[in-house]
Amino acid sequence: MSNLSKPIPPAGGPSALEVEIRGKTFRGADGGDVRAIEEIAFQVAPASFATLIGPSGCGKTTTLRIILGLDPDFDGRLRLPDDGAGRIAAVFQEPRLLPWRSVEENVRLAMPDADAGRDIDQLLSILGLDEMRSRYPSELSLGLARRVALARAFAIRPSLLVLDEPFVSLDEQTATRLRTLLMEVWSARPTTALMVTHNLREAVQLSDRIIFLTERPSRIRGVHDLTTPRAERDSRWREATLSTVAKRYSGVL
Ligand SMILES: Nc1ncnc2c1ncn2[C@@H]1O[C@H](COP(=O)(O)OP(=O)(O)OP(=O)(O)O)[C@@H](O)[C@H]1O
Repeated sequence: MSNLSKPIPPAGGPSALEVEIRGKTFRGADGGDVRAIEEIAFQVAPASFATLIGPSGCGKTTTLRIILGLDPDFDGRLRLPDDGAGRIAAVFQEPRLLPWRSVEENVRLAMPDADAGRDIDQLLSILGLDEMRSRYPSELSLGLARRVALARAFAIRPSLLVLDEPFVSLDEQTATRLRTLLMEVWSARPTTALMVTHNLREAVQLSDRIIFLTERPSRIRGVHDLTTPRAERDSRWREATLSTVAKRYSGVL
C-alpha cells in the first residue's frame, strides 16, 4: 500500500484541520483484508467544533487514530491546525489519569509552562473541580474523572482537541452536565475540535459541523453545518434541528 501520510506543512496563521483518507485496510485475524475506510475527506475550520457520526464499526475511531498519528499506515494526507504550538490533546472513553497523582497534579503535569497557577485555577473552577484538587483518581466517579480528563486536555492549550465518545456510559443527567461543562470550557478557550459520537442529539447540541459517515468501508454520507450562533440555540432550535437532520440522515438516531 502506498503511504502518502506525511502531514502537509502549514502555510502559516491559524489553519483548518484537513483530513483526506483515501483508503485504510486492516489485516483481519484470518489473514484477509478488512477495508475500514474507502474515502473520507473533510475539513474543520479553526476554533470550530465538529462531530463525526456513523454506524458502529464504520471507521470513526480509526479516523481519530490516524489524525492523532497513532496509525501512519493509510493512504491519504492530513493537515493539522497550526497556531505555532502544534499540540494535540485527546480525550478517550477511559479517562486515562495517572492513578498515583492527585487531580491537580494530573492537570498540572499537562501544562506547557511550569508557571501555570492562574490557568489551573480557571480550568478547575470552570469544570467544577475546585473541591476535588487533592483527590486521587480512584476516589472519583466516572463523570468526575472525565471532567479531570477534559481539564487536562485543555491544560495542554491544544491546537487540536480530539474526543472519542467522551460521554458514553454516563447516566443522562451526568452526561448532560458534562456536555454543558465542555461547552463552557471550550468557549473560554476555543480550539479546533473533532469529536466522535453515536448520539445525534449530542452532535446537534455541540457542533458547528456534523460529518456523517456511511457503513464500512466508510465514505462521507453528508456534511451538515450548523450556523446558528450558540447563544441562540435554545431547546426549540435543538428539537427542530434534530428533526430536520434526522430526516435527512435517516437511520442515524
Ligand atoms: N487493529 C485492527 N485490526 C483489524 N481490524 C480492525 C482493527 N481496528 C479496527 N478494525 C476494524 O475496522 C473497522 C472500523 O473500526 P473502528 O473502531 O474505527 O470503528 P468505529 O466506527 O469507531 O466503531 P464503533 O462505533 O463501534 O466504536 C471495524 O470493522 C473494525 O473491526
